Amino acid sequence: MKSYKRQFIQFALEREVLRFGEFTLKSGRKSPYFFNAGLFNTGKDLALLGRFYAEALIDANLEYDVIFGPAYKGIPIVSATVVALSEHHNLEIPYCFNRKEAKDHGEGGNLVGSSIKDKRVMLVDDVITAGTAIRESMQILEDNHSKLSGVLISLDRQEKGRGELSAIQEIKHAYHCDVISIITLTDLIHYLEQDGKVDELSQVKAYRDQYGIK
Ligand SMILES: O=P(O)(O)OC[C@H]1O[C@H](OP(=O)(O)OP(=O)(O)O)[C@H](O)[C@@H]1O
Ligand SMILES: O=C(O)c1cc(=O)[nH]c(=O)[nH]1
Repeated sequence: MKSYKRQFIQFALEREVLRFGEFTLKSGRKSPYFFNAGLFNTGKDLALLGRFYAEALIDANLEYDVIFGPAYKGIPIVSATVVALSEHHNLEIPYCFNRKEAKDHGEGGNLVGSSIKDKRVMLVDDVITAGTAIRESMQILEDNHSKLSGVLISLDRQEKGRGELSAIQEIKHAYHCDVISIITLTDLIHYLEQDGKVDELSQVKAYRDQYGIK
């Protein structure tokens, strides 16, 4: 496993963003682990998170005009990412996020920040499980005639979406774009193996047997 992946897992465990237990997912699945990006909740955490995202974007070398972070957890992620791109990579990238409920006064609408109309859009979020959230975002992009350049997330849970493919594989096929992640479930399993975390490992593996992609 590459060292930045191990660093990211340690960072997430220290901040209790990554936890083991019993969690109900948006999809209704009961998972023995959960990634709650909302617990990257200090300036220092966000600055570091932004650097991980910015570096992953630079490595991926994709072309895009604007970065979009879906509400809610995508909002601090996109903010931290563009700050890190500016401060550490000298890149000034516009960003945008949505409101979950449209605003009917003032500037109105459901998008905040830069326009995504007719633009190539890079989407950032925390996790993709069954792909519901990302499909909601795709509707926003389609309404704005935007083209999805790629998706960057913290954790690819490598779970089946609506069929046998993972939600990420479905997105790649449907939108012809790259989906990249800082870590995957496979990385997490390697980490647990290397650190001898036997109980967590057996539960995570059992969950993978039930919902993981083959
Ligand atoms: O792939 P999915 O099955 O959709 O699950 C993953 C999504 O679920 C969570 O968001 P949620 O919609 O709970 O919103 P939040 O960002 O407001 O917490 C998470 O932040 C992902 O966006
Ligand atoms: O599938 C989800 O709802 C989900 C999984 C996860 O690990 N983290 C999260 O915020 N949501």
